[in-house]
Amino acid sequence: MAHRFPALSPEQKKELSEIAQRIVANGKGILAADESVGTMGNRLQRIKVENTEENRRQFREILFTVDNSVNQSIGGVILFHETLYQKDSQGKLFRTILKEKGIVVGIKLDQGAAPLAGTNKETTIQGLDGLSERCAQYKKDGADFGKWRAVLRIADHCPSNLAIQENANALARYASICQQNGLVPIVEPEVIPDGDHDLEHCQYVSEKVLAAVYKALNDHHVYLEGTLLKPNMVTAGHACTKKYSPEQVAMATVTALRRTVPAAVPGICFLSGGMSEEDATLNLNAINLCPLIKPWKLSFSYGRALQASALAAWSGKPANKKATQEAFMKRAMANCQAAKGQYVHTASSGAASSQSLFIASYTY
Ligand SMILES: O=P(O)(O)OC[C@H]1O[C@](O)(COP(=O)(O)O)[C@@H](O)[C@@H]1O
Repeated sequence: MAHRFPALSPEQKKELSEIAQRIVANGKGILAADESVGTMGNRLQRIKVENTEENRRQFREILFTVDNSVNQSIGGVILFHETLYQKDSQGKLFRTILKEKGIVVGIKLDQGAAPLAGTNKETTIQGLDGLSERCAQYKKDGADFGKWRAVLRIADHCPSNLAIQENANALARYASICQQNGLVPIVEPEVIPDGDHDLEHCQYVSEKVLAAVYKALNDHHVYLEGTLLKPNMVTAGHACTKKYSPEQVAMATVTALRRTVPAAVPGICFLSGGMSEEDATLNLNAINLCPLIKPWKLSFSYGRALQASALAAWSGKPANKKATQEAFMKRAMANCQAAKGQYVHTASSGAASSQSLFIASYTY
């Protein structure tokens, strides 16, 4: 039966699919600089810098004013509400600086987790009320894509069917509202790496979660060509004693994605989930070299794995601007190569980039 109530016009579809494709063109990925105030506080605490609006602004100014050639590896930047309206020290809006580099501006739209009563500490994500109005305003203010992170955990009786269905439905409702307002939705169902489960169990759970998400997106008439997926890579739990190679992670990840993510989705941009910077790059590279047919662009949308070395280099001191930008650029370029399966690990990759960035129960 023909679809009698089209959700989007051909023009709207064209705009959405063009935005999505631009973000992941030629090995480009996303800088996730959308840490909420609390999350940014954790990052700044590690380098002993106070979590003030001015310090958050200063660090982000350094990232966004990096050399224009960053646009070869970064196609989009996700901002937090505060950052969308912040300016550099010359008074220029960050969003203008990014757009002038040809980078697509995105905005975090979820508003934090709320407990699902009667479950083993599972959550759903808030932010659907008033979302359409917020999206319309953000579109006017220069954003072209949105992000919504749902959190699923692996434990006793987790993720429950309730958590899977509830989060899938919220992601689909969010995606539909984004598209109605001209924003490409980044759909992020993160299975967090807490636990001692093995790779196979993470694959099983990731498949269940992704299958539910794509069923919900279909139910909500979401136009898949105008979306991007931001999933976890399939990895063993952080406390698992068995270690797996990047090739094993890649095979499990691509297998799970092939079983659940339609080919119409233009790009899959992984989150880094507490992996070290170097592991996040090596795993992405192995994913792109995995000998299975992969109908989507496979790229990155990293927060910690793009910023950890840069934050350490900065340490809150303006004099460290150059070193900070170099550290950020190095990771951006490495991940761009990995998104094309062309990354070569060298001894100069640095000790800092091999440090785990894991934070327990990353569910703020
Ligand atoms: O907890 P918050 O503030 O929503 O932030 C979650 C962070 O997780 C991400 O979704 C993924 O980040 P990582 O790559 O560090 O796992 C980021 O976009 C975001 O900054």
